[in-house]
Amino acid sequence: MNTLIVGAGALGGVITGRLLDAGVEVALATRDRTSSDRLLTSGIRISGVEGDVMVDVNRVAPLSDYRGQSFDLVLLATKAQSAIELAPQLIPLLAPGGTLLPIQNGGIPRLLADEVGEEYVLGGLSNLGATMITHGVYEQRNAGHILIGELRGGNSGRTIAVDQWLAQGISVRTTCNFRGSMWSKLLLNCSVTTIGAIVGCTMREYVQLPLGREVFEKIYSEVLNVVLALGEQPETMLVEPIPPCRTGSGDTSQAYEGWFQKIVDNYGDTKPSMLQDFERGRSTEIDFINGYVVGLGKQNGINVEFNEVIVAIVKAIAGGDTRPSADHLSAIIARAS
Ligand SMILES: NC(=O)C1=CN([C@@H]2O[C@H](COP(=O)(O)OP(=O)(O)OC[C@H]3O[C@@H](n4cnc5c(N)ncnc54)[C@H](OP(=O)(O)O)[C@@H]3O)[C@@H](O)[C@H]2O)C=CC1
Ligand SMILES: CC(C)(CO)C(=O)C(=O)O
Repeated sequence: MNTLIVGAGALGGVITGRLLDAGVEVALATRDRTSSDRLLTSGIRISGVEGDVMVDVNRVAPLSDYRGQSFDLVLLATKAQSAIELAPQLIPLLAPGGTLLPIQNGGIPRLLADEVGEEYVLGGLSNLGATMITHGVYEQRNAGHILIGELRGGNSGRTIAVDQWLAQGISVRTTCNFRGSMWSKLLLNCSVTTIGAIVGCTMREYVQLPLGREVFEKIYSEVLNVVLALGEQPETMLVEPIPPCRTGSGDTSQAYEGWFQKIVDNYGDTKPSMLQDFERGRSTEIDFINGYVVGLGKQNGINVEFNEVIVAIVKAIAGGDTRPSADHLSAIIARAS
């Protein structure tokens, strides 16, 4: 399966490195020649969960150099904004019957399918947490996997083929309810990723702070209200999307505690991708995460006040008006009440 991975950031780097290390030949596309030249010299180094890797990258070039070539699989590992811009340029790179596999957070696979046609797009998302330390040097932060499935639901030949191909080097799972998985991931991104970014640490660290857990519960619960009001059926991924005995915030029953700990154990040690964006001075994906939910909540008359505050704080940090800090936790509780 002739494969092109677009984007040599945290996830693109880890996925490419692990596939090459397993002997799976893939090509890598960077934004520009400076980045591809650097990778040609440095190769890819991965440390962390799932073992260390040091591998040469022979097929790496700026995306524009691949014009005229054709690939059976294009795995799109850029941020959401770039994915939307790039998708139309990637379709001509697909061989007949070829697949575009986006793995961004938020509702990106659906947006791309609407833009370029569902026949080209296989739904993808990442439960794998990765950090780019510097160009060519990556850390895998959890034992996560890439989840793939048809946007319309059900199974398909291409889901099976892509799964078998990628599973040679990385952990992959398939789902017949990709839409439900997308919502479950969004629940986690709105809470685990965004709150971690605002505070400037991992989830495991922020839930130990005063108000950390309360803010998590408020945000998660508001997003869940929107998801359920829309009639969506969030799917169990590593954790159940609907907490047991959903009795509201402050629940300390054993079942709830077990559910909460499972989230911390699976996602609590990953450095949030949005925090990496702040640190690199990059634009964030907030409009596709909490911002997306706020829009849907408002359209449907559902209270999303805590998420609105979260969006405002992320925009203030991104705009340089404030910095990630634990102080935002009390501001969220105070301003939303
Ligand atoms: N990192 C993580 O742990 C997780 C990330 N995700 C999601 O995965 C997606 C990717 O995240 P992540 O890997 O962290 O992001 P990064 O910002 O680390 O990587 C994105 C890469 O895409 C490259 N890129 C941007 N535009 C182009 C272009 N036109 N052509 C080629 N390459 C381009 C960037 O290059 P340049 O550096 O030149 O801008 C960068 O290397 C996001 O949607 C994120 O939310 C989901 C789960 C976990
Ligand atoms: C893995 C997780 C949930 C961690 O925040 C994530 O998706 C991200 O950082 O983008």
